[in-house]
Amino acid sequence: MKKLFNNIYSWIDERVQISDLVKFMSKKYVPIHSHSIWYYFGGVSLFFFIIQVVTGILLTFYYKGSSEQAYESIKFIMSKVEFGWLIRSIHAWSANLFIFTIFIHMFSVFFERTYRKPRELTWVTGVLLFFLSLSFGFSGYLLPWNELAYFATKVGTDIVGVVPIIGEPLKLLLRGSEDVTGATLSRFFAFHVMLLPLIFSLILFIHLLLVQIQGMSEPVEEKVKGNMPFFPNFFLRDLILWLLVLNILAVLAVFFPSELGLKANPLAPAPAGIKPEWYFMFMFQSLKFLPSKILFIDGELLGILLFGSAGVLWLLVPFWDRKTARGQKNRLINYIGIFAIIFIIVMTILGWVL
Ligand code: HEM
Ligand code: HEM
Repeated sequence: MKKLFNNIYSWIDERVQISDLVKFMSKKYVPIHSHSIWYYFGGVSLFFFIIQVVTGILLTFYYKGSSEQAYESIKFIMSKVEFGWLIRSIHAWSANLFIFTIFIHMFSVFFERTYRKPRELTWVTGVLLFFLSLSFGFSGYLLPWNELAYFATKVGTDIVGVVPIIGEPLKLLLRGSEDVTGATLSRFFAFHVMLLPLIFSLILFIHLLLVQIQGMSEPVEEKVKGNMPFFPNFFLRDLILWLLVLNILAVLAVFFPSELGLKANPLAPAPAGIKPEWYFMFMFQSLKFLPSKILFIDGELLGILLFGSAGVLWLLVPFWDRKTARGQKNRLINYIGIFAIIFIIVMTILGWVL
């Protein structure tokens, strides 16, 4: 058996030199220090994305992206397709865990100031991946074509329409018609399974390539105790963690399976208590708190402009944090990070309890 394996390995190696890749990976080192734990979260995000691709493709075998058939096709997946309910439940739970781990990965690299030279582009591609992940969540949410999804999409796309000049055309582009209709579902389906995976994979490739070329960053304020080879030591630790999160995912998916609810009925009045996914809640709740007019400007519009500007500033952190770039301590970064986390948590909780 071992001989056969060695022969296959040599056959492939003579043609594509995989031993060079193994040599390259074994020359890579991961710094050891008291914050090393944060190096694992990018890998966990990657793992959840792989699960999304695999379960997503399996769902497309039976899912039908039209308003007449979408709800029924999911009912079929859940009741007739062998393990269909499980695949759907894993896809929905893994989507939540994926976004949750990206939040952790993003804030940890922010507090560690990993975005400083030469990793500015790693940060920028990361923030783009974050926005794309939210778009994955938003577009996926409509696909079951149930009551909750329908009205949440209506409210979400209405918010886009508030922005002057570009708002209305953008809303029309997303919806494919004046209202949320079957045309919106077809579009969201195309975004979710074609456009977003394509753009996301391209940017993820650049993100991971940059991490490979530049290696892992060392902390600013702490001495590194030593190094661990990436392959196999760090890689095997990554695998153990993946196994652990796979177990968490399995328990959640089996014991709290996804529900389907009632089929969307565009003519029915919006049911009470329409709520977006938890990762949009902090923005949704903040907009609800704003008065309808602040001085001469519409309150909701002001909120959207503030969130939009915060998003642009977040994307450009490496370019305005000049102090860190010069190698000085910048406490403002800690304050901004802590404020953002508290704001997100408090607004999310208020969104659920109010
Ligand atoms: C799906 C999304 C993402 C995936 C799959 C991903 C994957 C990874 C992986 C595997 C690493 C190397 C290990 C680690 O440091 O954790 C990494 C590093 C990094 N990521 Fe991400 N990432 C994602 C999103 C983000 C986001 C949202 C940001 C920031 C806004 C970001 C910024 C960075 C930075 C700056 C590094 C370098 C860390 C260092 O050298 O210490 N990534 N990413
Ligand atoms: C290539 C990748 C992907 C494919 C082919 C895919 C495919 C699908 C399909 C066919 C559905 C409809 C079935 C259903 O609603 O249960 C769906 C739903 C969904 N997808 Fe994806 N997906 C992919 C990636 C992602 C990613 C990265 C996310 C991350 C946020 C995501 C989040 C969702 C959500 C939240 C739903 C609704 C789940 C529910 O029914 O409650 N998907 N996806």
